[in-house]
Amino acid sequence: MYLVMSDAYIALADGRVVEARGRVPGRTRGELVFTTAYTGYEESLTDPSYEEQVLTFSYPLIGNYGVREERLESDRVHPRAAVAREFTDDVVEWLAEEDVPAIDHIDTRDLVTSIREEGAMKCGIAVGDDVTPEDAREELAKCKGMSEHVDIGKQVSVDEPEHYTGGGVADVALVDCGAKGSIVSSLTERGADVHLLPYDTTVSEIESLDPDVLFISNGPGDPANFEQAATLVEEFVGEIPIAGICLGQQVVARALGGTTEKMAFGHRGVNQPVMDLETGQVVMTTQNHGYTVADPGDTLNVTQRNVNDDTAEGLANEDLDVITRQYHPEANPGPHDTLGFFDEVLGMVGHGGDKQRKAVADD
Ligand SMILES: NC(=O)CC[C@H](N)C(=O)O
Repeated sequence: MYLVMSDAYIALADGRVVEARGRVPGRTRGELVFTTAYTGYEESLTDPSYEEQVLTFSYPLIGNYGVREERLESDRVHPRAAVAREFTDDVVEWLAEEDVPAIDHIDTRDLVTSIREEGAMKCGIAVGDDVTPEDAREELAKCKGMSEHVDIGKQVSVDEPEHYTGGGVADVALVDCGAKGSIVSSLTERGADVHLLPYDTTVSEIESLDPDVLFISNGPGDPANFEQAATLVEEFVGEIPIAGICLGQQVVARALGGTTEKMAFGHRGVNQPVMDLETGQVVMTTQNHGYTVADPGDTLNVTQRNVNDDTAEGLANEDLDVITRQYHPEANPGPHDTLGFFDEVLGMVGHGGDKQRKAVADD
C-alpha cells in the first residue's frame, strides 16, 4: 500500500502551530491529550472513551508489534487523530483504512510538557499536500470543549440492545456509554450473561429486564452529559446491585449526591498506582480519564486512592451493594492486577456469588 508522506500542521490552543510529517491525510480537531502507555496502542486507539480527542503517545515508537484484530476494544478507531514521534507503517495503514488523520516526526516531549503545564487543550490538525498553518488554525477555531459534546453518548453507544451469553451465573445490564469490549468479555468469562444496552435506556426497560446487576460502563466526555444513566442509578440504588467503571464511577457518584470536576490533564497510561485504603495494597492500573470525582457525597465511601495525587479511584456502599472504579480493572493491555473487581461485582448478586463459585469449582 502507498503510504502518504505529506505536510502537516497542528494548531494548539496556546497559540502555537507546530509542523509535523503527515502520515494519514485529513483535517480534524479535538481535545489534545497524551497517554504514557508504552504498549497497548491498539487498545487505546479503539477505546471509545477517546471520542472527540486527539491522542498523543508519549512513548516514541508506536506500532512495533503490528495490528491484530483480537486486541481491538471496539469496531472503530475513536480518537479523531493520532500523534506520535514515529508510527510504523502497520499502524499508518490501519489508520488510513479507518480514515483517521495521523502525524509523526514531531517533538512529542514538547507537546506533552505543554499539556502538563497548560492542561489538555483544544487543537486543530491539517494533513495533506499543500496544507497551510492557517488550515490547522481553522480547524482549531471549530473545536468544541469536551463538555459541549452533549450527544457524545449517542456517538459511541449501541443503538439496540445486544446480548452476550456467559453461563447463566448472573444477568448484568451493562449500560453502554462507550464500553470497551473487554468489560463485556470479563463478565462473560466469569459466567455472567450481559445485556449491552443503549446509553439512554429507560427505567421501565431495566424493570422489564430485571437484571441482577446494573453496570454503568466507561465512556467519553463529561459525565454530566449522561443524565439518563444517572437516573437509572438513582432509581435502582438499594434494589439492584450497582457497578461502574471510569465514566461509570463518575455517573454513579453524581447520581448519589457527589460531584465531578475536570482535571488539568487527566490520567492516561498503564502504570498508575492505586492504593486500597482497607488493605494498604498498591496495584498498577490502566487509566484513561480527564474528569474525576471531587466529592463522593454522603452515600459513598472512597475505598481506593491514586498514590500520585490522592484522587478517588474506588467508591463503595456495602449496604446498598454499590462498587465502582475510576481506573480500568478489565486492563487491556494490562497490567492484570485488578481483574478481581469483576469477581467482587458478581459477588454482590443475590445468590450469584454461590453460583459463580460453583461454576468455577466445576471447571
Ligand atoms: N475512560 C472513561 O470512562 C473516561 C471517563 C470520562 N470521559 C473522563 O474523561 O474522565
